[in-house]
Amino acid sequence: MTYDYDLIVIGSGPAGQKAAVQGAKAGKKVALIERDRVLGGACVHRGTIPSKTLRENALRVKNMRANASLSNFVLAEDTEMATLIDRLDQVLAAHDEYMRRQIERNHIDTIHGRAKFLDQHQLQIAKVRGESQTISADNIIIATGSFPRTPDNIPVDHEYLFDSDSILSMLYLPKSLTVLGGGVIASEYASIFQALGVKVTMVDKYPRPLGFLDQDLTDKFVHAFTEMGGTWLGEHNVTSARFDGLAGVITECDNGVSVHSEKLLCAAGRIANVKDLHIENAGLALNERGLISVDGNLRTSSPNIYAAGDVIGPPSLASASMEQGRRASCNALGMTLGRIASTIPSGIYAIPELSAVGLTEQQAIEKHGSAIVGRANFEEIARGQISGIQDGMLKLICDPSGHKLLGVMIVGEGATELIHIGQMALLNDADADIFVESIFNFPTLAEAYRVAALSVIGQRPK
Ligand SMILES: Cc1cc2nc3c(=O)[nH]c(=O)nc-3n(C[C@H](O)[C@H](O)[C@H](O)COP(=O)(O)OP(=O)(O)OC[C@H]3O[C@@H](n4cnc5c(N)ncnc54)[C@H](O)[C@@H]3O)c2cc1C
Ligand SMILES: NC(=O)c1ccc[n+]([C@@H]2O[C@H](COP(=O)([O-])OP(=O)(O)OC[C@H]3O[C@@H](n4cnc5c(N)ncnc54)[C@H](O)[C@@H]3O)[C@@H](O)[C@H]2O)c1
Repeated sequence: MTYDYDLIVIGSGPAGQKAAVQGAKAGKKVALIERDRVLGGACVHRGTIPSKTLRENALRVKNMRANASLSNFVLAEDTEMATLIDRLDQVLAAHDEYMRRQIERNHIDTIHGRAKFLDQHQLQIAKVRGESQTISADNIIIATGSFPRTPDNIPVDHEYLFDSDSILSMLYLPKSLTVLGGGVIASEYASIFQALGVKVTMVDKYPRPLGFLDQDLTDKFVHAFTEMGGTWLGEHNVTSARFDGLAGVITECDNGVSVHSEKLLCAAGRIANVKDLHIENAGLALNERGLISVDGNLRTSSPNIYAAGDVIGPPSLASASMEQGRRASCNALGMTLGRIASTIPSGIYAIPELSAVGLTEQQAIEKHGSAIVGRANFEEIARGQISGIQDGMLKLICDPSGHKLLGVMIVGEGATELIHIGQMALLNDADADIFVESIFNFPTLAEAYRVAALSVIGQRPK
C-alpha cells in the first residue's frame, strides 16, 4: 500500500510542530494540518506566550509602584488592554516567522483545514473555502491540544464572563475581576491582574490554590497575593455566575457568599480537542477522562496512530508537549530514543513565580517516613537584597539521612530558571553536598542552593 505521506501530524501547537520537524529531519515526507490561519496552537496564540507577555508588563507596573518615590508612577484609569500587551504583536510575529521558516526549511507540507479521520490511514481536510481534500499516511500523530472547560452554570459570553482564550480580548483593564478556579491558569492571571491594580477575588472549591505544590510555596503565593490586595476564597464552590444586567457579574457560592465584580474569568480546567476528528473511524475511543489513551511510546490502540500534548492529558504543558511530539515521531518512524527523564519541573508564572521539581516535603515524608528540609529566604541572599526580592524562598527536600536530594521547591522571581540547577542535581542522583562543594557566581539567587544545602548538612543525624 502506498500513501501520500510517511507521516501526517494534526495540529501545529508545541506537540505537533516538534513532531513534524522531527519526522522531516529523519528524511520522511511529512504533512502538518492546522485548522487555524496561523501556526503555533494555544501555546502561541491563546496561552503561554500572550499570558507571559502581559505578565512582563504587570511586573514592570508592580516594580514602578514599588519605586514610586523615584518614578511617581500611577497607572491611568481605563488603561486599554492593548497597551498592556503592546509587545505581543512583535513577539507573535517573530515566533510566527521562526516557525514558518523552520517548516519551509524542512520541506514540511502545511495544509490549513480541519482534519477528520476516514479510516486508520486516511484523513479528510475541510478547508476554509469549503473545498475538501483527502490525504493518507503510513503514520498519523494526533496533536490537537485542548480548549477551556466551561461549566454549564457559567455562561461565558466573552463580554463580561471570559475564559482563558478570550480574557486578553477585554478592551479595558477592569476595576475588579472574579477568577473562578485555583489552578495554574487562575493563579497566573489572578496575580497578574492584581499586580496591575485590579481588585481580584479568586474562588475555588479546594482549600488552597495550586494544591499539587508544596504547601510552603502555596502559603507564600496566597500571602503575596493578599498583600497586593487580592482575596482568596478557598472551599467556596461556585454554583452560578451571571451578568447582573447593568455593568457587572454576580458570582454565587453554595455557602451563600456572593461576589460582585466588573468581569469574571472562568479557569475551570481544559478539555481535549477531539470533537471534529471522528476518531471512531480510525478505531479509537476516548477514555473515561475524555482523553486519548496512549502507551509508554505514545502509541494509541490503533498501531499506526500516535498522540501527544494536551490531547493525552497531564502534565498538559507546552514544555512536555514538545518532547512528547518529538518522541511520538521517533517512535512512529522506528527510531531509537534515550530514556525520558521522569522529573518534569513545573513552572508557574504567577507573581511571584513558583517552580518545583521532584518530591514535595509531604510526598517525601509519605515515601521515606521523614525528610530533612533546608530553606533559604531570598531576603537573606545578597542578590535578593540588591533586587528587592522579599518573598522568595528555596527549599531543598532530602532523605531522612540528609544526603540524597529528593526535591527542590522555589518561590520568587527567577524560580522558573533557578529550578533547572536542582533538576540537574536530581537527574544525577546528587547529594545536597554538591551545592556546597561547587562555587556559584556571586551575587546570584543561585546562592540560595548553597545556603539551603548548608542547613540540610547541619541537620544530619549525628
Ligand atoms: C493561559 C495559558 C497559559 C499557559 N502557560 C503555560 C506555560 O507558561 N508553560 C507551559 O509549559 N505551558 C503553558 N500552558 C499550556 C500549553 O499552552 C499547552 O500545554 C500546549 O499548548 C499544548 O500543546 P499542544 O500541541 O498539545 O496543543 P495546542 O497548543 O492546543 O495546539 C493544538 C493545535 O491543533 C489544532 N487543531 C485542533 N483540532 C484540529 C483539527 N481537527 N484539524 C486541524 N487542526 C486542529 C488547533 O487549532 C491548535 O492549533 C498554558 C496554557 C494556557 C491556556
Ligand atoms: N505555567 C504553566 O505551566 C501553565 C500555565 C497555564 C496553564 N497550564 C496548563 O493548563 C491546564 C489547565 O489549567 P486550569 O487552571 O484551567 O485547570 P485546573 O484543572 O488546574 O484548575 C481548575 C480549578 O477550577 C476549580 N473549579 C472548577 N469548577 C469550580 C467551581 N464550580 N467552583 C469552584 N472551583 C471550581 C477546580 O477546583 C480547580 O482547582 C493545567 O493543567 C496546566 O498544566 C500550565
